[in-house]
Amino acid sequence: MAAENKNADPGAAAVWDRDSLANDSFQDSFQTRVFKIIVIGDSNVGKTCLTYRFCEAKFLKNPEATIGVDFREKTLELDGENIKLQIWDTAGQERFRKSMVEHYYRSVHAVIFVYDVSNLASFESLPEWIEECRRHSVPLSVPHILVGNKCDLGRGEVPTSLAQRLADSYHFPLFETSAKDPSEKEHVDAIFLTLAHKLKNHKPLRLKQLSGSVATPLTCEKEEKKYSLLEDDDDLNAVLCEFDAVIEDFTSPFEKRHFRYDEHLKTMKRRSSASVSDSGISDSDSAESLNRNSFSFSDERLNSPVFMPSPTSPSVMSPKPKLGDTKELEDFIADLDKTLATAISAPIEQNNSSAVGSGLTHTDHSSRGRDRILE
Ligand SMILES: Nc1nc2c(ncn2[C@@H]2O[C@H](COP(=O)(O)OP(=O)(O)OP(=O)(O)O)[C@@H](O)[C@H]2O)c(=O)[nH]1
Repeated sequence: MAAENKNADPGAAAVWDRDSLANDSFQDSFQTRVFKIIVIGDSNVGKTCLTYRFCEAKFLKNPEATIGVDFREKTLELDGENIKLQIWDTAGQERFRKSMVEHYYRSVHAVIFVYDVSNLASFESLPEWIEECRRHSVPLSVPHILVGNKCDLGRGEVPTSLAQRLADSYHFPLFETSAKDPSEKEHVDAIFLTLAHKLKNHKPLRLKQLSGSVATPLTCEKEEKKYSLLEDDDDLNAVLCEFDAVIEDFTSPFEKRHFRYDEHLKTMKRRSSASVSDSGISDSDSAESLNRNSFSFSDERLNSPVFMPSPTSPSVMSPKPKLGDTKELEDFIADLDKTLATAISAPIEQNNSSAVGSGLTHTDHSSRGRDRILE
């Protein structure tokens, strides 16, 4: 069914967009935001068929049980912006999940819980799936939706009213559909498009999302009231926004950068002391999150006007920054200033030939293909 890629590192998913620089144009890569959506639920509920229906516009006949995870991607243009949905179709069978589970939930931007409307047990399992999400620290503020699949078989086992009650109790939107019924194709598309629209209105996610509890809220009003995550994490969010802004700028094409790093640093300093201690995220978690995204400031130097490391350059391996560690950013900016000063006299060709991404953790995922990860 899918190409096997035993060496693939699913944790590297968050850097695909940058890795794809090798294949795509500079501009396109940075203009497409990538969102990771996981699809979870019992085995046999139709997770693979639903994602296939959306990505390939067909019903997949005779799907095999998913082992580990299947990836599919679909790029949409919404209001003139490219949004890439990276859909992780996860295995429902416990024996095919094993240690993959950690990877499923890492840096996730949205979660789709699927049950089978003709199978009550699959519906009754939902609280366990939701609990698993919680255990893996998926922020409540990322969009979660419930999808009842196989409506073509009738809703005898799980009436809409029952499903709606559960959905309401979690404040998740509910969709009922069928991956099989061709007349439901547009409905399946609409489910993913709804998510895409919500995700699109996010600020760029990278670090914020990786931190595990400070994603921009995409929830309905009720949900925000219930959890008010953002209010609690406001300072932390502000700090991460500054990180985000610096990185965003530093990863844009040279001529488009604004280089206002000092301003970001000042705001960060103002907010960071209040935020990190209250965040509930330990430094080590945060540092790990940063590592997960394979981001380091040293990597970013690859994009600097004059820094051209060899693939084995030790600086590519230099220490990762920790959340809220303004000293890291300070050093980085000081370093950057020096680099920029040098750049003024550097030949312009060097600016254009910087090997962005070449030192990043690289996995040979095809952004067009579909890889299956096996343990
Ligand atoms: N009638 C009907 N059958 C469906 C529908 N969607 C999927 N199926 C069937 O349900 C079975 C399981 O589908 P999958 O998509 O492989 O289920 P899954 O949830 O991905 O299963 P795992 O990979 O084991 O987790 C297959 O026989 C599909 O043909 C649907 O909308 N209607």
